[in-house]
Amino acid sequence: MDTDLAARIHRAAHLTGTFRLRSGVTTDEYFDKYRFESDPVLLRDVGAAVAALVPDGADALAGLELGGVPVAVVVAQVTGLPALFVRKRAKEYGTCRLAEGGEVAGRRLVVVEDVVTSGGQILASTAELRALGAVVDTAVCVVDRESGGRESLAAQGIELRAAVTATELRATAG
Ligand SMILES: O=P(O)(O)OC[C@H]1O[C@H](OP(=O)(O)OP(=O)(O)O)[C@H](O)[C@@H]1O
Ligand SMILES: O=C(O)c1cc(=O)[nH]c(=O)[nH]1
Repeated sequence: MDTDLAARIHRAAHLTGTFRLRSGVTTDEYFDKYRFESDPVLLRDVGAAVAALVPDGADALAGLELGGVPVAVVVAQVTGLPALFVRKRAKEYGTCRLAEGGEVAGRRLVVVEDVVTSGGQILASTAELRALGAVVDTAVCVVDRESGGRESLAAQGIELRAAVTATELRATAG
């Protein structure tokens, strides 16, 4: 873990207040990924840290709408792997695709996510990608909130690799 990068992420993105999370849980702490994704220098460094987690043998990245997409784009730039952009729901017109940018069937995809809490979004998207014929066994993310996501993903055969944990981010605040 890069302590300086963790401090920069914490400074940019750590919010306090009352927040309802995707999982339905209410918390007093939030990591606003858009705050580190909208800073071009920080996003590049975050992307480089996530790129270092991508396993050998991947055919493509699968960035999850919305916050996973900017990270996936930078990881694609660093690794040279193509990126797919995975919607929460397939479009209902035009190409009607769930995953934009390329084929899914028969490819080994690495899921790219911003923040992981329960792992619910990765589980849902992975199930859809697998149903379309993808092989998915690894997900990479910027922040692991250490709220059961790693365990839930492991139970479905997905290894979670995170650039930083919430504990590491909090530690930078002193
Ligand atoms: O691990 P989980 O419990 O699933 O929670 C984490 C998910 O929730 C947030 O997404 P959000 O729904 O806010 O979507 P966005 O990226 O479209 O803003 C976050 O970006 C992850 O996708
Ligand atoms: O679980 C979530 O919904 C969530 C947590 C968090 O810290 N940041 C975020 O963007 N989403």
